[in-house]
Amino acid sequence: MSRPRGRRVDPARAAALEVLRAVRAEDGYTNLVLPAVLSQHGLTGRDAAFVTELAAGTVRRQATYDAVLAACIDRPLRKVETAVLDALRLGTHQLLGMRVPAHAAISTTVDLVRAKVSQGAGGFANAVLRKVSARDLAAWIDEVAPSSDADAHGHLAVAESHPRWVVDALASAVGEDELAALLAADNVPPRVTLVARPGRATRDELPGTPTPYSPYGVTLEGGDPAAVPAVAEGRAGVQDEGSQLVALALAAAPVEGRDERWVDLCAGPGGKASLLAALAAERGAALTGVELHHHRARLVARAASSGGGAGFAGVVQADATRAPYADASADRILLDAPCTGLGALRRRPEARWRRTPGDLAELVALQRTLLAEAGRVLRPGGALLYATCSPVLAETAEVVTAVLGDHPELRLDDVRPHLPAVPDADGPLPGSVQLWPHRHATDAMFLALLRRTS
Ligand SMILES: C[S@@+](CC[C@H](N)C(=O)[O-])C[C@H]1O[C@@H](n2cnc3c(N)ncnc32)[C@H](O)[C@@H]1O
Repeated sequence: MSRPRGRRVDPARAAALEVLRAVRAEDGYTNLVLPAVLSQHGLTGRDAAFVTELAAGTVRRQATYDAVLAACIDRPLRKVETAVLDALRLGTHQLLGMRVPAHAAISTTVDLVRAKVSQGAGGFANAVLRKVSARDLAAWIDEVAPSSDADAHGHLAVAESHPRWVVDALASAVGEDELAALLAADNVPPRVTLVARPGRATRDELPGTPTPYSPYGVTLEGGDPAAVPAVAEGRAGVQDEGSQLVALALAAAPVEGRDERWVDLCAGPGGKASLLAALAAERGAALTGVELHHHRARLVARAASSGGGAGFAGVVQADATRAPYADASADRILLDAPCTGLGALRRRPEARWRRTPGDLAELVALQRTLLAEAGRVLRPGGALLYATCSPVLAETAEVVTAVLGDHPELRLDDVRPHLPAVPDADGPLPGSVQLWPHRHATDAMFLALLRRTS
């Protein structure tokens, strides 16, 4: 295929290529880089939606596409110039994952490579993408993935584009029968869910469909959530239904006696703290948000002030492994611990490629220290909710079991009665809850309720 020099590059593809570069080379987050690049290129509406699918879908499906590209290129992918490889991944996503006609997917990628890299690289891209276009996605997966019979997890790692260690870890949590459904759900970007903060907004004033489990949520069909007046005024916010349920479960758990001092020990950026504070305000209690990192503590403070401050006692920048509270001083505690986030892969396209088994080991040590410290601050008769947006057993059941083993004054309680509307959510420990994207259309939040006996 020969192309005239200087042919116009499609702005949507150029924008998507910029997003891939920033995510790869600058450790950017797809969801943060995208709005900036879209606005630089003046792309809105359908064009913006196309770039979003192009970039986020390519990042998400990278393992599948790299396996296909490796079969079409006669040298290792690491020897392909990175800008060319990014463009080839974009072209492959258009060919195998979007309904872009082959001639358009190939010619626009070739133009992009010629404009951004070199004429010669354009010829290479053309030859590779012609090979990619010879099969559809299912046929390519048959060709390049290990067979399911010989290596079930290896097959899913390629077919559903997850790192092998993540497939193994998720399999231990969800079981083999539902593993493929879970991994497939991770590849579907979720609809935006809003929360109407109680006492400040009602969900009747929000657009969208009521969520099935949280009485405060709605799911939007599309559109910009920031354009919803209650969101712009801080009376409502964007929040996954699973996160809403975490806050609601803690608020619903009965406590004996005083119920005034609520603490969120890992509060940034403040989503659950905002919902908890609204619930606290309704019953004369107040929540303090604790957060280690300055910029995240500021986000919590901003969330508190945009809601008028009701229900917030304050925001403290501190290390919750040495929480600035006396023993047995808090009535309700949320410990929404830093975790791998492997339960929220739907909304973070690059997260699965960034996490390592080494991160998991570090996080587990931190989670255990934080939970033991939360147990120290909890008063007998109060309620402590441990939550993660990861279903990985090392971060959920194993952390709770280890801390209970070291602290006989703590015991596990049943959190399920406080989430009565949620079916099929039994967690890995008696009385714990595990939500799932493929079952509940939420992030895979884990919840365990702890009590202190003395
Ligand atoms: C899972 S996020 C919390 C999300 C938050 N609950 C929400 O709904 O918006 C965990 C938070 O813990 C913070 N964190 C990490 N280590 C901490 C520590 N030692 N003390 C306090 N906060 C910490 C992280 O910066 C992060 O903001």
